[in-house]
Amino acid sequence: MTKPSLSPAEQALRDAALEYHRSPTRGKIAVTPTKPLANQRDLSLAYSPGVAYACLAIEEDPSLAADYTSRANLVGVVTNGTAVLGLGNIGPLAGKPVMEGKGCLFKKFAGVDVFDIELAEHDPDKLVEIIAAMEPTLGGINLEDIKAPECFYIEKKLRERLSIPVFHDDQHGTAIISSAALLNGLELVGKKIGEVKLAVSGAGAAAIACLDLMVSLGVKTENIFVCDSKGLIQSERADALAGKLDASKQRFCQKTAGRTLADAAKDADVFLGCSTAGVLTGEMVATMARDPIILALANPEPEIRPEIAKAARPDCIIATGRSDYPNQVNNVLCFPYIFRGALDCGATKITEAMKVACVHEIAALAKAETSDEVAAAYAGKDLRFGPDYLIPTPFDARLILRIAPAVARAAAESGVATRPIADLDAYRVSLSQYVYQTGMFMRPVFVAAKAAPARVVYAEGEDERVLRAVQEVIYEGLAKPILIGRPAVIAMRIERAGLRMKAGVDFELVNPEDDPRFRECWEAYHRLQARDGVSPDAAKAAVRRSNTLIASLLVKLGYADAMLCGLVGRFDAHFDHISAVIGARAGVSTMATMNALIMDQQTLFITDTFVNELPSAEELASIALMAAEEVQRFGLPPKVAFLSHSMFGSSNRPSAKRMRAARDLFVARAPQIECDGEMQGDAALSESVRDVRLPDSTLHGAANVLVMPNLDAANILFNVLKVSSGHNVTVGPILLGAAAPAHILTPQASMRRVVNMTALASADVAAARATA
Ligand SMILES: NC(=O)C1=CN([C@@H]2O[C@H](COP(=O)(O)OP(=O)(O)OC[C@H]3O[C@@H](n4cnc5c(N)ncnc54)[C@H](OP(=O)(O)O)[C@@H]3O)[C@@H](O)[C@H]2O)C=CC1
Ligand SMILES: CC(=O)C(=O)O
Ligand SMILES: [Mg+2]
Repeated sequence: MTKPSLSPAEQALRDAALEYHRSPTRGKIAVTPTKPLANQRDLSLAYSPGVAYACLAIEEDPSLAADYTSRANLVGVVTNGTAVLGLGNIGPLAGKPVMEGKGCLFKKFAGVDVFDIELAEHDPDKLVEIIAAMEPTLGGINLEDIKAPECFYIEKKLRERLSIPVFHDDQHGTAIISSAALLNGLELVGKKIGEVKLAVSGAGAAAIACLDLMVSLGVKTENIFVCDSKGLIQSERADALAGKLDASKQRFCQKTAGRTLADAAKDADVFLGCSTAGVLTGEMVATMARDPIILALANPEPEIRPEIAKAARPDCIIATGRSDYPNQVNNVLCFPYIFRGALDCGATKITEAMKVACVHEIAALAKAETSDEVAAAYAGKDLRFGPDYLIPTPFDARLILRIAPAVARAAAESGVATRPIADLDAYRVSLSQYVYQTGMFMRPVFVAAKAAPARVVYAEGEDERVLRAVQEVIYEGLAKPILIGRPAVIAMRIERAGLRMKAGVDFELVNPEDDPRFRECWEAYHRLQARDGVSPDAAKAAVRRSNTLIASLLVKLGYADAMLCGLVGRFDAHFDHISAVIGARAGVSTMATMNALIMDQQTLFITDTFVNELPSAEELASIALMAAEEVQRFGLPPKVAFLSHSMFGSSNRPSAKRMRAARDLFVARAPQIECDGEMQGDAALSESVRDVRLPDSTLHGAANVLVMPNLDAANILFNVLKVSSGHNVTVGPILLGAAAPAHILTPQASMRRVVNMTALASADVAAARATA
């Protein structure tokens, strides 16, 4: 391949890409053990002699390999490097970065483990033998970048021989996504699938599979005109006359006077390109029918750049395989999730029904409201169903939630699921672990909230994150939302975000500039603050100025059950209003905050992250008690550790004594809750570390509530862990001890955090009612 000269932007991309691949570790993927291997005992379980029991169990019942090995979650991404992207036959070694990349995407988007397997073999029969011999290793096979027509034969033979899913992604993944884009595009331009004319460039793996699927969805074969590297495939071409056309091309061979792509493009409604860079020209696009749909999918450089197509025909809708233009038609929208669904139900094949289920889920998702994660990942782009948003974006977290269950259901209906999923709703919930990570953790809270949705008022009702969250809160039935904000602004932002909810129907709207309860609110605030020097005029002004104050007063006056604020401004300012109006609940001397951090291996609750600078032993004990109660809301047994630089009396500094005293007070007040202290951080998380100093510790296993000696320590620990753990999935800050649920979020809070905190507030109301 001749090396094209690179523009400065392309050079910068090349440098960044090479650096990305080289450092800090070489390549993009590694193998990580999932079991501890820390001592002799572990060794004897993991390897000889213990491992023999797993072997014998599988020998007796091979299906147990799904339980005793990682096979059921392991896919082989297999190539021989003959059609790598649009780079062509660059060989298996040069193709390895693509295969490692697929591995990353499988893992990142769907939790599927991958071995990338690059084979130096061209002979189709030998390839079949080699790949088939790997069946014991793998739970599924994703064939990748193997050129046509050999790929059709290889896939067919493997499907016949193997009892695990075999899926040539360039064929079927591409076919699924481009069919979804086609269906949605036709809907937008108001054309019928049975009537449209297709001009196609490419008759390889991707193009042929796209056409086969499109035909099964209603496109008429006689309306399809396909070009390969030799021009239009037609009956008078030498290879056609000599009977040398491969069966895949023969299916689309036309009797026509046309000879070139330009001929095919004339009056075509749709262009499909799965070939190579730049073959479709602006002149050809100009001759297409009204509102042409152009799917130019060659990677990394499409058959035509969108700006050229748009210049020729402003009415066109164009999609490419690239992430730097709208409408990225890329098989990443499908392959992680179709395998997730197939693996989870033990599918022996991927059937047509499973593929069609994917097409419909993907097409439907583009028409659902956009989620916050998507909006954030594509900030500033209008992601509403339309010419520039034909299909969902790869970062749409809902892809897995929709596609995998649809695939599992279709597998069961096709009779290929060896472990059919009985409860698809529960399965859908379990899938959220791959996306939100908080999904499973928040589950009990969501269940409690849904059972008795409370009236939750949002101080920052105009914030787009709040609006998106509220749309989901309504959809999930987690609360009855009350938004504070100017009606015109809220209406405009709802429209802009492409949401469907309506004021007065789905949520209550409180206009801070004109609410009939204004007088009642400022009078109440004046009554509460009269002894703190607040005059009636000052009370009026304060209520006008602060939506957090209005939210607090609505809760206080019984117009709402709970409140959320804090997406803008300083924590302390919000806290002062909540303290003044809602205050601490009876028997609580000081309110406090706790943050939850959800990591791969454990969930930690850290307190007090925002309120008390240097709590006394008494205060620490009461904070710990409130924290432990709240942790139970998540269905977790609290295990409390009082942290210090000191280890069970090893230091007599005041801070060590304070934590020791706090632990004693806590034990006296809540003897039923596991706790210990004062101890260092490692001892809190590791029983073996703790055992060395105190074998009869009253704490077992890892602590999950870390009570820190002061605000700095708590806040610093939380933020350091948040970043260093590589996951910033957090819930909180959770305000403990208020007379009614009131939470102060931080300006960094995502829409998902707002949803979670809404559910928590609602669940807190339900819990308070149950104990009242
Ligand atoms: N966006 C996406 O998600 C995906 C994009 N693709 C892209 O599709 C393209 C094809 O991939 P794949 O099908 O796997 O590869 P194949 O090698 O199987 O097929 C390539 C096809 O392109 C044809 N071709 C080559 N040059 C021309 C030309 N100048 N004019 C017309 N046709 C031409 C070949 O013709 P001939 O038969 O005569 O050799 C062949 O039919 C690649 O660019 C790839 O990156 C693929 C998968 C997914
Ligand atoms: C995306 C892909 O698989 C390809 O271009 O080959
Ligand atoms: Mg590919």
